Amino acid sequence: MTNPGATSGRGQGGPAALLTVVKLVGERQGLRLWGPLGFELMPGRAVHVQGPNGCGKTTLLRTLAGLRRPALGEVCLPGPCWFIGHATPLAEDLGAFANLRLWLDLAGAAAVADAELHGWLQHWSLPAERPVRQLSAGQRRKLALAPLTLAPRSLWLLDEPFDALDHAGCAWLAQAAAAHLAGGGALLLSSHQALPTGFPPCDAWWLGARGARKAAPAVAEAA
Ligand SMILES: Nc1ncnc2c1ncn2[C@@H]1O[C@H](COP(=O)(O)OP(=O)(O)OP(=O)(O)O)[C@@H](O)[C@H]1O
Repeated sequence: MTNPGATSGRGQGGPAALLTVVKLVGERQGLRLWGPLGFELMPGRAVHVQGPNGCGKTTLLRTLAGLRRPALGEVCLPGPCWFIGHATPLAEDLGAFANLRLWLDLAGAAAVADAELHGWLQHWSLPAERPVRQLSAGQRRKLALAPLTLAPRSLWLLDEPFDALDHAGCAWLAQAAAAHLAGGGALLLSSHQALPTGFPPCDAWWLGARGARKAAPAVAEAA
């Protein structure tokens, strides 16, 4: 990584890419949103995808996570990733603990002890049993982000992860991201907001109809 325009052609022997994208094109209803994109995301690297409403950031992240078929091109994920969308589906009548337990079990992380889940909920003062439909937007966001550190995976795909998150939550995510990258992980996130203080440096990409390029200030794009 991180040339958003082309793959590197990296040879054997170096660290393996955690995400490889080849000639990827995203469309909605026959109209091109972005692409063709080609890049490799290497361990320790982070990308911040930016662009105006509707340019296709969510579509890109969902495509990278394998939740949406690309119009053209290929995505290669050598291992499982965490995709945390901005509209995280929760079992609304279940409590936070039951949601987390279910989520981790389905994701193959049944070995994570109940005590760790309770520890997480207590850390954020989240009620374990109350139906999650009664939680605030920020509480739901903290719940959605829990698997990142409870059951680590080497690639994080985060769609607007700072939405509704308070200062303490943003600081936690910054610290968790720094540790993740230092440990050889990688991440790609979308956000309209500036990254919070302490968040590790990211390559900034601007997503648009001609593909992706290093981000210019939003005002320059709009002009
Ligand atoms: N299920 C859908 N069916 C048809 N079109 C869709 C669907 N979901 C999104 N779109 C369209 O695809 C385009 C890209 O949407 P997407 O959600 O990927 O954009 P975004 O960059 O994430 O936007 P935002 O910044 O508002 O979150 C938009 O024009 C949107 O209207």
